[in-house]
Amino acid sequence: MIEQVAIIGVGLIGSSLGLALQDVTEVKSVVGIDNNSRHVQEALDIGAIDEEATLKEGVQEADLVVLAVPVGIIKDLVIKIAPYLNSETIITDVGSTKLQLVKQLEEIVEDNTYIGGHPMAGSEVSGPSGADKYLFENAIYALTKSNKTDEEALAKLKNLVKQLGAQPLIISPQAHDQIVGITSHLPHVVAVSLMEVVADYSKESDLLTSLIGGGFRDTTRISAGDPTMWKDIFLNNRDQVLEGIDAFSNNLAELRELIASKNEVKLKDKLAQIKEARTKIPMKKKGLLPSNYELILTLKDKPNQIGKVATLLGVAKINIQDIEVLKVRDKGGTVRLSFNQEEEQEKAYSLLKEAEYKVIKK
Ligand SMILES: NC(=O)c1ccc[n+]([C@@H]2O[C@H](COP(=O)([O-])OP(=O)(O)OC[C@H]3O[C@@H](n4cnc5c(N)ncnc54)[C@H](O)[C@@H]3O)[C@@H](O)[C@H]2O)c1
Ligand SMILES: O=C(O)C(=O)C[C@]1(C(=O)O)C=C[C@@H](O)C=C1
Repeated sequence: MIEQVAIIGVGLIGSSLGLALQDVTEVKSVVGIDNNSRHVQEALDIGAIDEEATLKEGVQEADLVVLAVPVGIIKDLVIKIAPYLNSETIITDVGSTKLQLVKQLEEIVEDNTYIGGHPMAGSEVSGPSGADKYLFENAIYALTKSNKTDEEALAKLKNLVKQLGAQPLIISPQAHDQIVGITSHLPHVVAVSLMEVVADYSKESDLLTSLIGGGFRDTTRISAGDPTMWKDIFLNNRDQVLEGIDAFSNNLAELRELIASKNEVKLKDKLAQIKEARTKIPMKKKGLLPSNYELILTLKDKPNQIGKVATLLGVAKINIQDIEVLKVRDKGGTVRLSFNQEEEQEKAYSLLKEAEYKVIKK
């Protein structure tokens, strides 16, 4: 049984985990350790942890120790806590890369069980202020398996992950890093690079920011992520990230060539192929893509417009899973509504159309 949990690093992921653990019946207490006292206080205030602890106290009593700090400092912290661990304690982390960590940590904590973890859910916000109790709901949660993995500990952790509402995915550290190198780390590289190009152009023209639209927002949101966290991820999964950048650069060069040579047929073919590939990616799993069933709604610039929509759908017992105001223009607003189920999306669409809202399905 996992009754006592110690979370080292009560930032976005650590505090989200702490909040979610409050609803897991077998867990009786969650203590938090962080070198940022403001974060500790915030985590206490939002109820993500029951109490603060020192590294020594926290891990001595714990059945499970979760490291939720940037990847680059996990190893040193595990070296620090190793002398205090009791032999039954399971150690895990939530770091975004796995291969190097699993190799290093399995050696450091020989007498204990280390299982690498990575919830495929997060955001560009850091610290406990961005914590979300439901962050892991339906998210894929990778747990690593190597030839040293203790099956009993893995089963315990898998069970806990399920109780968080997430979907455990048992995977080798190698396969994990190869995949997220392409699905998570490369998109971040691209977003950063794109953002830099736009930022450079915006120095030359004030008008640039007036003409910025949804495409920019969709493709660059993640570039606002924490620099330390992403520096560590890129360096820890260096080979995969470099491979991704090379593939991306080649692809970009091909696209450039089709545009430069005005090759209408091939350009359109390529765009059609990519459109099809994008449509085929399953959107339902949070871990794969965070959008579920969505409607994009344009509202007038008047008070209580969102309230009216929420009431209309609420009366019809349609649960809005998420609302996001897309900052596309100053006056009026475009709002993205997400639903968990297709039927809810359909029903909401019909109701909003009937009420003469400007609405499109995504
Ligand atoms: N943000 C995401 O989208 C996301 C998603 C999945 C996994 N991850 C991984 O989760 C981990 C944490 O990311 P986050 O987004 O929660 O970052 P965060 O910056 O919000 O939180 C990190 C916390 O660790 C604390 N910390 C730093 N050094 C410390 C030390 N030496 N001792 C104790 N505490 C220390 C910080 O004060 C902070 O509270 C990273 O390894 C990241 O790769 C992040
Ligand atoms: O949605 C986001 O903000 C994220 O970038 C989260 C995201 C990702 O999906 O790539 C980023 C890194 C983490 O390791 C896991 C999740």
